[in-house]
Formats: sequence, C-alpha cells, structure tokens
Amino acid sequence: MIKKVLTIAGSDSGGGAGIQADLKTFQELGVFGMSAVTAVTAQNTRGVHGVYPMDAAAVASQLDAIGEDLTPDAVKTGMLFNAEIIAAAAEAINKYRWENVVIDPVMIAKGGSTLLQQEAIQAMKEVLIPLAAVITPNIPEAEALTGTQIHTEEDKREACRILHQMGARTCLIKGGHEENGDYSSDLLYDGQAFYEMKSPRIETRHTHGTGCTFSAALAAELAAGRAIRRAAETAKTFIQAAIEDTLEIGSGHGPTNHWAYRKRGTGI
Ligand SMILES: Nc1ncnc2c1ncn2[C@@H]1O[C@H](COP(=O)(O)OP(=O)(O)O)[C@@H](O)[C@H]1O
Ligand SMILES: Cc1ncc(COP(=O)(O)OP(=O)(O)O)c(N)n1
Repeated sequence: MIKKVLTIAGSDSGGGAGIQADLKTFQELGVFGMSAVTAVTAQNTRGVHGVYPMDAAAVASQLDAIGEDLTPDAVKTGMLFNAEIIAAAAEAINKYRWENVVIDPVMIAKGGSTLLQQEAIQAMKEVLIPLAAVITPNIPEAEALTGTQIHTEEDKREACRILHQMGARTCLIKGGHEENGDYSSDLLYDGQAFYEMKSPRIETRHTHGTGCTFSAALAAELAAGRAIRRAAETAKTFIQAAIEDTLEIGSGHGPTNHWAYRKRGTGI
C-alpha cells in the first residue's frame, strides 16, 4: 500500500528548503507527499527577501481537507511562524489522531531571518512538543527550547533529556552547527538510551535546507514502517549523500542534492 506523508511547512521559492525540499525527499524515498502551506517566503541561495505567513484559518482548512480524505502515515512540521499556526497544526494532529509526528522546530534561516516569532516558542513547547514522536532541533533551536547552552556532549545529552521531559517521545539533536571540526554528529535519545550518528563533516557552503531534508527523510521512513533508529540512520545517509554530491546551484548557500541518495543505488 502506498504510504502518505504530510508536511506542514513554509514555501521556499528557491526550492532548497521548506515544502519544496520535503516533497522532493518524499518522492525520492517512495512515499506520496502532501502539503499544508504555512507561509510563502521569497528566498534564494543568498537569503530571505520576504516572509508572508498564511492566515491560521487557511492552514486549518488545508489540514481539514487532508484529514477528511487522506490519512497521512506520518506528518512533519517545519516553518510554522506564529502561535496561531502552531495551534492550528496541533489541533489537526489531535483531531485526526495523526501519528509518527516529526517536529522540526524551524526558527531561523541560515542567513539570520526569523522563521518563528520569538513569542511562539512557548506555544511550541506547550502544544506541539507533547505530540512529537520525534523532535529534530539543530543546536541553536535546542538551546532556545531548553534554555540551556550546548558546548559539550553532556550539554547535548542534558538538552535531550529536557526535551523528552517536555513530552517528545524521541529527541534527535542535529550536529550541523557544532563547533568542533571533523564530524557532524547527531544525537538521538528515546528516554532510555542515547544513540550517536556520526559522519565526516563536508566542507561546503551548499547546506541550504539540510534540516528540512533530514527531517523529511525521517518522516518518510517512519511512514514506511521503520523503527525510529533505522529511520534516523537512513535520514543521515540521505542527507550525507545530498550534501556530498553538490549541485553548485546559485551564488550563495546552495541547496543539497535530493537525487544523490537514489543515484547511489541505496534508495527505492
Ligand atoms: N557540513 C556538513 N557535513 C555533514 N553533515 C552535515 C553538515 N551540515 C549539516 N549536516 C547534517 O545535516 C543534518 C541537518 O543538520 P543541521 O544543519 O544542524 O540542521 P538545520 O538545517 O536545521 O540547521 C544533520 O544530520 C547534520 O549532521
Ligand atoms: C520556508 C523555509 N523553511 C525552512 C527553512 C530552514 O531550513 P533549514 O533546513 O533549517 O535550512 P537553512 O535555511 O538553515 O539553510 C527555510 N530556510 N525556509
């Protein structure tokens, strides 16, 4: 049976992040992608020119249209921008009892533009994190959500424990923003054990949309019925291939290569 995955996220006109990255990733991993658009961004590889959020009612209406007809096997959230849109997403997840919810708590684009209002962080903690099968913050996002500073491995572990206490069943802190050099190391915690996924850090400026792509791959694999650890390992392999096999598009921070994983013969 065809597995369906829903992304609740913003549009990136440049195609490297947001719903565009999610849908490309879903396609590459053999699941049927659906989307509820939360905001339109005018964006290219050089940065974000404008952010135009949708009305929360328009987001709710998209989610109802999906909920009434097309039950997703997994859901991922990306850019949600404000507390009203967060509430609409949480309401639909509860109402339709959607499972395998991956929360990517997108806050700031690499160029520094705000993709989540500061005052919406509380709403994310209260209504969304408790619904997460997995939360996938990068290091600055994990710091903002937990109120801690992350410099060491133990700091990462402590942030994972806090996010698990907030209600996320699994916490996966991504290491792309790590200070130390040779590896990019992601840490998974399921409330019982820690599991580290380490890969050689690739020297490149073409890392736009890495977080979106990684969490979309994770959601696709959960929809396909994989256990969390295995789904996370595939997501890590997918993003490593997508960064390594660079497309060299644009004059700024270019997108990753969503074809790379399948090209290597590891995909569907
Ligand atoms: N330069 C890099 N080399 C290898 N892996 C990377 C690199 N940058 C990010 N990653 C990986 O990409 C995924 C997304 O991480 P990150 O960039 O921290 O997310 P975000 O885009 O949300 O900031 C993680 O699996 C991380 O380890
Ligand atoms: C519309 C939209 N959503 C999310 C992001 C952030 O994506 P991310 O994967 O964290 O990559 P960077 O922007 O940090 O490169 C975005 N830029 N736009």
